[in-house]
Order: sequence, then C-alpha cells, then structure tokens
Amino acid sequence: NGDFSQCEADVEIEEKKCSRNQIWYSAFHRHDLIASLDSWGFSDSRLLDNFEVELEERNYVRQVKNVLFSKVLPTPLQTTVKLVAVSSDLLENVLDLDKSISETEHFLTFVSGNTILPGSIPISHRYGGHQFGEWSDQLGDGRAHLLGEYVNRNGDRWELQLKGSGLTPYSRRGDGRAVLRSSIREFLCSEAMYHLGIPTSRALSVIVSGDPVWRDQFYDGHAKTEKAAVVLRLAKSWFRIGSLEILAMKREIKLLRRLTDFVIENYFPSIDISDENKYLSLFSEIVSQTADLMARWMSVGFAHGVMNTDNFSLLSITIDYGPFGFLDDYNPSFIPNTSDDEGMYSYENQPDIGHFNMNRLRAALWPLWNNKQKQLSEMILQGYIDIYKTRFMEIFRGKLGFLSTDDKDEYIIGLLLKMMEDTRTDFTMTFRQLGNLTFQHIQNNNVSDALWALKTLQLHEKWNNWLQLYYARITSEDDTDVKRMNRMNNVNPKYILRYWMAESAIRKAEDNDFSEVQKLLEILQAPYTEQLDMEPTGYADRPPEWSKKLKVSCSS
Ligand SMILES: Nc1ncnc2c1ncn2[C@@H]1O[C@H](COP(=O)(O)OP(=O)(O)OP(=O)(O)O)[C@@H](O)[C@H]1O
Repeated sequence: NGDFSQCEADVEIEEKKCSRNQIWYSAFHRHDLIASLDSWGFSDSRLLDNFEVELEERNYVRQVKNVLFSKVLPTPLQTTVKLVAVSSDLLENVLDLDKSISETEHFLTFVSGNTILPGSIPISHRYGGHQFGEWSDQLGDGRAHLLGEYVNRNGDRWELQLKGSGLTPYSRRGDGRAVLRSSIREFLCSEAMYHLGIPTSRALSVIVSGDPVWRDQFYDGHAKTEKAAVVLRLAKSWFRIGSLEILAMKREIKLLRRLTDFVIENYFPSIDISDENKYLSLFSEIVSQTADLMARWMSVGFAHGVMNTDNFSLLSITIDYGPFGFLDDYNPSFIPNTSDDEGMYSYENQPDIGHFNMNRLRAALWPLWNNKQKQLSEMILQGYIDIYKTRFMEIFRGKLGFLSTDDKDEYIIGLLLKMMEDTRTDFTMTFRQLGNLTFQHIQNNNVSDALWALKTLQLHEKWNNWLQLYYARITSEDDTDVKRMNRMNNVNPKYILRYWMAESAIRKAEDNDFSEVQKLLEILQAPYTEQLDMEPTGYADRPPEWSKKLKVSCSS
C-alpha cells in the first residue's frame, strides 16, 4: 500500500539475525520495478565511447577494416509478431522491469527489433574465427544487432542483443534471420544453463512472426519456409576469441591492443592495467576459466556442438546455442550436430577443443608479447590440462557426495563412467538417483524399481564391486545420509533440456501454442528441486522411444 515504514522496521529487526534478508529486499525491489519502457533507458555505452564505429550508413555486405563495429539498424518484421516466451527472472532481476511490461505492445515491438528505444544505437560486431579447425576470415554478427548497454540497480552492466533481426554488413550469403525452432532452443537452453549454475549468456524473450524464412533443415534437398523468430539475449560482453583473432590476422595491432586493454580494464579487475605482464595474466585467466567451463559442461552432460573460436567467449561464458545437446544415455562420443561428420565436437572431445581454442587465443595475443612472454604463454597453455583435470575431479567428487579428496577417487569415478558407458545408462539420472540411496541402501545393494537408471547400471558385472568401493569411500567420512543426499541433490540436476522436451515444445509452438515453452522454462529454472507436480510431464523419466530418432543440424 505504499507505506514502507513498517517494512523498514522489520528489515532492521531481520538484519540483526541475517545480514542480507533476501525476502525483504526483494519485496522492496519489486515495488520499484519500472512499469513502462518509456521510463526505462539504455545507459551510456562503454563500447561506443571507446571504439569508433564504421561510418558507412548503407546496409550491404562488405569487408570491413580497422573498426570493431558497424552501425546498422535491425530490419523490421513485416507481419504480426507474437511473444512466444519471456523470462520474468531477467525482466525483474536484471532489467529492473515489472513483468507486466511483457504484455504491452511497446515491449513486443522492442524485443522484435521493430522499435528502437531512445538512447539505443544498434551496432553489429566484426569478428573472425577458426571453424572446424580452419581459419574463416571475416564472419561477424551476420544476424545480430547489439542494441545497447544497461546498468541495473545492482550496478551490473549488461549488453542487450537481438539475434535474427535482419541483414548486416556481415551477413555474407545469409538472410539475417533465425527460425522459430532454433530460437526456442537458444532461449530455453541459455536460461537452463544459467539455472544449472553454468556461466552463460542469457535470453530475455523469443518472438515469432509470419515472415517466411527459407531453410533446408537437414541439407538434404527438402527446403521449406519456416517462421522468422527473434531472441533478445544478454551478456556482460559478447566479445569472442574471434574478436581478437581477426585483428591479429589483419595486422590491426593498435586496435588489437586497445581491445585487449578494454577487456582487461572492464572484465578482469584483478589484473593491473599498468603491469607489463598484463596480457599474460589475461591469457592465464581465460585459460583457467575456460578449463573450468569445459569441466562444468562435462559435468551436466552438455555438448555444445559448434566449438568454433567465434563461438568461444573471452569471458568464458557459454555462447551461441546452435546444435547443442544434453546426453541422455551416456555415450562419450555423442555428437549433437548432424553436420559434424567427423565428430570433431563430440562430447568427449570438448576439453581438447577447449585447449585448441586457447592455443588460437594465444596466437591472437602473440603480437602483444615479447619473446620471454611468448615462452611463458606456452607454459600457461600447458597448465590448461591440469586445471581442467582438477576441476573435473572436484566437480565429480561433489556429484558423488564426497567431502574430501582421496587417492581412490579417480578409480571410483572412472569405473562408474565406464559402467555407464557399457550399459548406456542415463547420464543425468544416474547421478541424481545415486543421491537417493541411503548408506543402508548402498550397503545392501537395495535399489528400488523407481530408480530406473540405477536399475540399468545394476546389470553391469562390476556393479557390486563398485558399490562396495563407494560404500567404503562415503562411510570413511564424517557425514550423514541427510547431509550427503542434500549435497548431491544440489549439484545433480533432475531436469535438463533433453532433445525431446525442446522438440515437443517447438512442435506446439509452430502451431501457435506457446504454453509448453513457458512451462519448460519454469521447470528448468529450478533444475535441482523436486517438482512433483511436474512429474506427469515425464521430464524426469526415460526419454520416449521417438526421441532416439531426433536430430539437430546447424541450420538455424
Ligand atoms: N541466417 C544468417 N544470416 C546471416 N548470417 C548468418 C546467418 N546464420 C549464421 N550467420 C553467421 O554465420 C556465422 C556463424 O554462424 P553461427 O550459427 O555460429 O552464429 P550465430 O548462431 O548466428 O551467432 P552467435 O554466435 O552470435 O550466436 C556468424 O557470423 C553468424 O552471424
């Protein structure tokens, strides 16, 4: 009712018990949320303040030199636009907007690229990249427009970008558009990854229009028209390894230095910008954060699908959700992308590709180093492998509920994965269901029928042997069932975005029923929490038979 005096008094009382009472703080925040886009605004742009933008005003495909950005407006959609889904979490907690705003026409035109808000100067970014191991020259945002930056009430700066919003100077032979299926997948997966606790870009909304887009989904001569869709996505920065690579390749060294300094100053506050070894420190940070990201991907069974250097963020967040997939059955050579014939970007190859990409980053930074620093960068790169292994072991120890470190851990984790591979057990549910076993269950090999993944694993000849080792390991620690099971449930998700779940929501959305996209979003926002009312959906069951035939290509 607008009278905050009692609330303030309560906050003071509560603060004595707990330094940050989130319930009260969030109640306050909600009152202040901005209710109209007219009173919301982009912040001053750090990017535009620091980097010249190409002066060419016409929008045509061209080679761009000596700049990072080109000014270019999104192309308005010609037909009626509909909101497919929106993340209220992002609206309220990142953009300070009241969620009712998403019901307004103004919001719809904004997130579809049809309206440009005051203060926004849309730009597209020039970058290159190594694709499937080979250097591809100028790529750039061929269908993405950076709308501007927003500094929210917490002081966090976010860059807002449209994807699928029309042609840019970097569109090459593309049409600047994205289709509904790939846009829903990007929207859902960015949010799912965020709520799994994995560094990622975020997605605010997805809209669909009736504008036709021509796609041959499986490159098999069966092209058809699909509906154009647009995602509004957010990241602290959209700079990629390819952002630096193109400058090194083109010998634009002054700009390379400026961008690298900008990245250090704005995203790596622990590095002293006046330090002569600052570029080495930056490399070291990115190597270590990328190794960590790879271990996290592996720990939730995520396969990115197109790990080109233009899809690898300098902030080591997951970007570009194309033909990604989460493992169902544990198959290390799982390839999510039908266009990846050789399996270069298979699940098991990801840590190695991360290493390859760090070597490409090293090559991009090469012109900024003296001879000694070049040598040291080799050692930093070698360190990637140890950092990855250490992080992998830490995370998997946690997944099995271990509190401490033990020499036997590598064997216990390795044998479990081997059994899972032999029996093709469901990756996600194996770990989740292990967290449902009490000490007594483990001691007596008592696995109820409801634990369907473990039932499969039980068929393995080494199961009894492994269970004994596991029992000995967890009973060697000062722990209780409740504590261990809680810990395990907090790191082993129950709900992940499986192929079939996304596909089922997409099929309905193609018929203008968006309810399942929104429902999936809600479930994936709490992947570690039992959502018993959602169980009838089958999201925690064995994937249905029809899902085995599903394929995802890079056509998007
Ligand atoms: N339909 C399209 N029209 C124009 N350019 C495109 C189109 N599809 C892809 N591209 C461009 O091709 C390159 C590689 O495509 P990829 O699918 O990896 O990127 P993306 O998904 O469009 O973008 P991002 O990495 O920003 O998520 C990028 O430069 C991208 O902008």
